[in-house]
Formats: sequence, structure tokens, C-alpha cells
Amino acid sequence: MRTAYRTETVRAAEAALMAELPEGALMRRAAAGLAAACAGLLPRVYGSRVVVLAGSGDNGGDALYAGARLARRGAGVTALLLGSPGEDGRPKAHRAALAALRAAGGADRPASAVAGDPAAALAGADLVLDGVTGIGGRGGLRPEAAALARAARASGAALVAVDLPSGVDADTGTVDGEAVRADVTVTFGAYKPGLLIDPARAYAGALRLVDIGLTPPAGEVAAEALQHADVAALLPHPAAESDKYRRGVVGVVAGSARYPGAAVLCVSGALRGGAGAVRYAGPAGEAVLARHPETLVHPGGPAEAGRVQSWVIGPGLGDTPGVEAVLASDVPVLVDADGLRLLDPAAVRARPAPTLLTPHAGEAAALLGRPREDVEAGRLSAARELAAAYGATVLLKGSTTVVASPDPKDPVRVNPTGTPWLATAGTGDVLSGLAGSLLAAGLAPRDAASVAAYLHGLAARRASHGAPVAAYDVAEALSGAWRDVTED
Ligand SMILES: NC(=O)C1=CN([C@@H]2O[C@H](COP(=O)(O)OP(=O)(O)OC[C@H]3O[C@@H](n4cnc5c(N)ncnc54)[C@H](OP(=O)(O)O)[C@@H]3O)[C@@H](O)[C@H]2O)[C@@H](O)CC1
Ligand SMILES: Nc1ncnc2c1ncn2[C@@H]1O[C@H](COP(=O)(O)OP(=O)(O)O)[C@@H](O)[C@H]1O
Ligand SMILES: [K+]
Repeated sequence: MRTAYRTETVRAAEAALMAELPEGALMRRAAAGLAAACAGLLPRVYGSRVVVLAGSGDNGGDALYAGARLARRGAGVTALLLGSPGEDGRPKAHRAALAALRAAGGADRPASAVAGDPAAALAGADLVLDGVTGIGGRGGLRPEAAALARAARASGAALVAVDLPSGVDADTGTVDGEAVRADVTVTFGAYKPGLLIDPARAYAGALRLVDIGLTPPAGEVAAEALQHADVAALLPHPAAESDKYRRGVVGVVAGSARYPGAAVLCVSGALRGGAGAVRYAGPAGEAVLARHPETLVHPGGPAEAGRVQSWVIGPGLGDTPGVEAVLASDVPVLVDADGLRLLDPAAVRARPAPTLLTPHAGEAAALLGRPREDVEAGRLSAARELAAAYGATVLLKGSTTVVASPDPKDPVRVNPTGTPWLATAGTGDVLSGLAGSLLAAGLAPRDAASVAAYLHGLAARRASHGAPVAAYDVAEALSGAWRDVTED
């Protein structure tokens, strides 16, 4: 499990550790890890050209110390100082780190001296270190830093963010203005939620974690991302004495005369999610049977379909009734797509069994009564708010899929798999069938949602290999994704 902690947690853990260590020890550890990561990105350190963008805080200190280490190994290092002016009129900078850089032969200039032509200041650089702001930054980059960040991006140099890409919000993943677009982010002690959640995640590039001995309390994880082993441990496995009913039956209420394909896709996901059988209740039975003859098809509504261990309702449903009947059941229910329209929070809250909602940003925005852009800019808080309002687990789909449970003490789960090629019609139907099937197989809603998102994203990558995919390709790749995870 990859775990992420909020800034206040990281700072508290840092303070506790600093009390036990000689002054400056933590920063030296951070800088040593950072310099080693930079050296690994350069063909050779000796003779390479490194530019350090250094803010006035400890983030700038880390970058300057790392610059000093690279300078001692023969790199030509220049620091551009971005801090606001001190009493002497020069930009403020971490004093000891700047002294170390100078002692190692590095040069420094106020960033204002290159403001007229930032591109020239960065021309010829092999590597740029972004030490403008870390966890102490507030809001997007100021204009001087933004101009240098753009020039760094355009220069073709490897751009390494120190702790965080400057300009992103560490705790929420929001980006309020301009931010550094890094190739690699070297973060210290612990991941921060913003490194895992879009839009900020897209600015971070590849992530490297440097161990500096920090141990934030396990009870204070703010966000977590499953990895193969976590998913393998959560997946259902049939035992020797299993039969199809003991493995769980998932009921699917999806599709309509207008959208029969949604039913087919939802069932295709459900058949590959570990339940022993899939019951389909709705008007698209013929289309479902044509593709999936193993489905137990019931032409009537869900009330007449027989016993199930979970329901999935919503994909392609149109105005077909059924949501009330399903919500009245005493088994876990997943509500997606059309099922989410006009969903009554009180009815969901009153359910005796868990509910899982799987909106995309537009559906979440409608449920929250605010613009879609707000949800996309603040995925973590949107998912949490919805989970609280409905007393339900929420899987918010999109470029970063986020799973929030109704208990605010549970960390949000952030899905690390997937590809933008998934943004194609019908893939959400496959996902809801898959997650519903995992619910029927006995997984808790948070686990069913995050495991489904993980496998779905992995299947999409397998099916895509960099080319467009259709929703059905994703469904067909699910078994391979399952095998990837369990055979690792
Ligand atoms: N925690 C740990 O365990 C460890 C932490 N360590 C490191 O410490 C870092 C945190 O350092 P920190 O607290 O000094 O804050 P930091 O991120 O340097 O920024 C502060 C300065 O930035 C400026 N500024 C603010 N907003 C801005 C903007 N929008 N655009 C431009 N500038 C802006 C503002 O300065 P001003 O220019 O206003 O004087 C402010 O004073 C952390 O990320 C990690 O790298 C490691 O050394 C070891 C272990
Ligand atoms: N930019 C993106 N990057 C990665 N995955 C995405 C992106 N946009 C959408 N997705 C994923 O694609 C799927 C689309 O689901 P959904 O919006 O419900 O589509 P549909 O209703 O057509 O099935 C979800 O799994 C979602 O997380
Ligand atoms: K930074």
C-alpha cells in the first residue's frame, strides 16, 4: 500500500524526529537522497549543467544542498534565488545551504537578474531542480517563478521537483494557478495526497520517495493507493467446497430498449468479478443472452428476479423504474449512471445494507448541486462530501478515480492504474458490473470499489497498449489483469 499524509501530519512527525537528531540532519538526509536521484538522471554528473530554482524556505534549502553535492562531483551549478527580498535587498534564501553551495563552487544570482530573458538563463541546462516551494507553498506560482518554470519546461532539461511540484496543493491535489510540470518528483519521508490525485498528480511526473526516517502515525493516513499485493489479498478465491450460490450472485438492473448495450457491458464486467452467477433483470435480456448465454435472465423488474447478494443498478437504464425496489433490499447496492439521477440522500441513508455510488464528475456535480469543474478541481473533497451526504461509499470516476467511505476516519483510496484511453463510452458500465460482482462475492464496499477500479485500469492498459480501446475490450482483458495481480 502506498500511503500519503497531510502536511500537518508530516510536520508533526518531522518535529518529533528533529528533536532526537543533530540540527540539520533531516535536511542533509533529504538532500543526499535528492542528489542521488538527480545523479541517476544525468548521463554523467561531471561536466553537467544544473540550475537550481531556490525559494526562501526549507524546500529551497534542500535544493541548494543537493546542488552543493552535485557541484562537488563536478557539475556546474547555478542557483537562481526566488525568495522575497530581505533587509539587505537580496532575495532571502536558506543561509547555510547557500553557503554550502558557494563553498562547493556553485554560483548564485537573484532570479530578478534574469527576469528579462528567463529562457537564456536556462539554455543549455541538463537538469533543473525546482526548490521554489514544498509543503509551505500557498497557491499557484508567483509570476517570477512561473516564468522560470515555463522556461525550464521549454529548455528540454530534466525537471526535478523537490518534495512537490511547486504551485500544487500538497493536501488536496488542487492546482490554483500555475505550477511546475516536473519529469520526476523526489519527495521526502512520506507521500502527500496531492502527489496521488489529479490535477496535481499530472504535474509530478514519476515519483521517488526518499526515506529520511520519518514515521507518521499509521492512524493518520489521509490517502492510500493499493498495489498488486493488496489487491491480490482482497480478491475472492473459490474454496474447494464453493458452489455458484456460495460464491455470491450479483443482480444487474441496466439497459433499456434504447440502450441495450449498457446491459451487455455491465453483465460482462459482472461475469468477471468473482460472483458465482449473474442475474439480469430488465428489458435487454435478449441482447444480454446473445453475448452472455450464462446469464440468468428475468424479464420483469428486480423484485421478481430472485435472491441476490448484491445489486447493480443504473447503466443505460433511462427512466425504467426499479431504483426504489433495489434500494429497499437488504443487500449491498451499487448505484451508477441513470440510477443516480434524483437519488434521495434520505432513502440511501436509511438502508440497512451498504450502498456504493459510482458517479463520474458530471453526475457527482449534479448530486452536489455545483459545477462539474469544481468537482474535477477538488476530487478528494467532492468524494468525501458525497459520501457524508449519502452515508454511502463513493467511487468518483475520472482521470484519478477516488474512493471515499462514509466514515471520515477511513483514508480515501486513490486508484493508481488506468489510462486516458478509458475515457470512452461504456467503460463505466463494465466497472459497475465488476464492482457489484465483488460486492456479491463478499468484499466490503470500499474494497470492492477500489479493487474494481484497480483491475479495470489495469485491464484497460493491457487492452490498449497505447492505442484506443472499446469498452468490451476492457471487459475481455479483466481476467488477464486478475492473473497479473495474483501471479505477481
Ligand atoms: N517536513 C519534513 O519532514 C522535511 C521537510 N523538508 C523540506 O522543507 C520543506 C518545507 O519548508 P518550509 O516550511 O520552509 O516551506 P517551503 O515549502 O520551502 O515554502 C516556504 C516559502 O515559499 C514562499 N512561497 C510560498 N508560496 C509561494 C508561491 N505561491 N510562489 C512562490 N513562493 C512562495 C514563501 O517565501 P517568501 O518568498 O514569501 O519569503 C515561503 O516562506 C518541505 O517541502 C521539504 O522540502 C526537508 O528539508 C526535510 C524534512
Ligand atoms: N482522463 C481519464 N483518464 C483515465 N481514466 C478516465 C479518464 N476519464 C474517464 N476515465 C475512466 O473511464 C471510465 C468512464 O466511465 P463513465 O464516465 O461512467 O463512462 P460511461 O458512462 O460511458 O460508461 C471510468 O472508469 C473513468 O474513471
Ligand atoms: K518544489
